[in-house]
Amino acid sequence: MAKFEKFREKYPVFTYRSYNINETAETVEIGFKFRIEGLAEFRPSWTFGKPKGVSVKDDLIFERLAFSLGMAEAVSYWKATCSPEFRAECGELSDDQKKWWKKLWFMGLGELFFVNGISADPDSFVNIVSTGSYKSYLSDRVRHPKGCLVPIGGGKDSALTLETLMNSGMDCLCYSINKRRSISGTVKAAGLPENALITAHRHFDRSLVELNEKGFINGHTPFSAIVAFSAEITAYLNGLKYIVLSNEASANESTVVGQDVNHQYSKSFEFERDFHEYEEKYLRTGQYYFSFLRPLSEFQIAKMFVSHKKYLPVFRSCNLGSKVSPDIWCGACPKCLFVSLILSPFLSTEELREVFGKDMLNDPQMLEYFIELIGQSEHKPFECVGSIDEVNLAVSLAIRRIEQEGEKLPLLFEEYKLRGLYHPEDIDALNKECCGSFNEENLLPDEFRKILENEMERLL
Ligand SMILES: CC(=O)N[C@H]1[C@@H](OP(=O)(O)OP(=O)(O)OC[C@H]2O[C@@H](n3ccc(=O)[nH]c3=O)[C@H](O)[C@@H]2O)O[C@H](CO)[C@@H](O)[C@@H]1O[C@H](C)C(=O)N[C@@H](C)C(=O)N[C@@H](CCC(=O)O)C(=O)O
Ligand SMILES: Nc1ncnc2c1ncn2[C@@H]1O[C@H](COP(=O)(O)OP(=O)(O)OP(=O)(O)O)[C@@H](O)[C@H]1O
Repeated sequence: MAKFEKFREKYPVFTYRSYNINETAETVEIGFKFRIEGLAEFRPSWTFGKPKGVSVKDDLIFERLAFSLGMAEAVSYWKATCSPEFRAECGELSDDQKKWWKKLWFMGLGELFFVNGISADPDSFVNIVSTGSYKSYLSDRVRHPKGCLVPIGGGKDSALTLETLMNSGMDCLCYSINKRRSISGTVKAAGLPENALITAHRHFDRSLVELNEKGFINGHTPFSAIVAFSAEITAYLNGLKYIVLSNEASANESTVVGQDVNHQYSKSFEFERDFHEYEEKYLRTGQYYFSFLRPLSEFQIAKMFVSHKKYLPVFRSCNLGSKVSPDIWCGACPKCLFVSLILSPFLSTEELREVFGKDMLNDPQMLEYFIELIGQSEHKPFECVGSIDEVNLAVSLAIRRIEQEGEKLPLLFEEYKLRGLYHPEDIDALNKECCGSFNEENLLPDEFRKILENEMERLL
């Protein structure tokens, strides 16, 4: 019997037992208890800083936020056995909410199901049952939050958002889950003081890693949903209205050609719209979650980003490299290669080498990822990379520039030409189309849209 069926039969129930809120003068800690009945108990927690004088005692909105963050966390532990019943004992969920969570988990675990060869059914993969009291019922308290919270990932996208909003005079505070050098470096490079970065500490229960080692089900989880719910809490504690993400239109593209399996599902517009609706209907914070860069592609972002040279030494987009301290470009993963390719029309070979510490475009080990990134394979790498079309455009522009400068093409670009993929006659039209595109599937409020349009006109 396959793992999925075997574990579901042996461990039929997962329980979200409780969330506990503990306050000190400066912090709010939320502790969760999850249990796979008959197998393991997990106790992850979060610590949020809070401004002086703020209290969440008897605050029903905060209760809902805490419970919801627990729902977003729980899926990481649930996935170990994919138990057919998920029992929420500490909060009430309407049918509509259950549907919402099922959709996030099903879509957000699309890669996990695909990679593990699991054919899960969207209706029956889990049955969410809530047996909790109405601790998290809705209140009609009206709030008037102000200002922006900009979650920073350490990479180019959030750096561009922060820089653009700051330059247009927006009041911004930054948000980070755990500390990372590239994140504090980005905030500093933007000219903000240290206390403009609010860091929440996420304490993941490592006993899950022991289960992974024993062969329980593991794989990608929708991390950006954790960013969304935890940023919602940070904005709430600090009285901020806008939660300004930096997810781009390219994140909407499926990772597997012809199938709805997207590594970046919780960075997609579909999730953004769903989350925004959940915020309005069920969190009722008066806050507004949206992505500032949603109208843009990674190509446009890269072109705009390079005009802010001060971020080049500090930014890091590499997920693997983010696990070492201080964070690095690992220089060997698909995301490092993708960033190198998308920047290649705009930075010289020397500048690229300075950013990444190596010349990935001449590395034969990168050939397989390159072939995936240019769409000559069944699927793109399971990583946060841009669309196939924009990678092809970036490569073609870089080849043209290098050839015009009379330099030798790097190995990967030679391969591109050998495969007959280089069509110089199409480049200008494709470039114009890409630079001028503005994806209308977005939730930008008018004042943010104007800022973005002005900046596009200036830099693209
Ligand atoms: C895996 C993950 O999400 N990691 C984020 C986590 O890092 P942490 O150090 O706590 O755990 P890891 O050592 O990475 O994982 C060890 C095992 O634990 C399980 N696990 C961990 C986290 C989690 O949320 N769920 C899990 O099940 C799993 O079994 C692992 O094998 O927190 C950090 C913040 O403090 C994040 O920065 C870590 O994110 C990684 C950089 C990362 O690679 N994240 C990928 C999910 C990723 O692709 N990120 C995308 C976002 C795409 C999305 O939203 O789906 C991106 O960077 O754009
Ligand atoms: N550790 C984190 N803390 C807070 N927000 C985060 C964190 N990691 C990611 N984010 C948010 O999620 C968004 C998507 O992450 P992602 O890594 O794609 O973007 P990035 O780091 O800004 O740029 P890049 O695509 O170059 O890596 C970020 O722009 C940021 O808003």
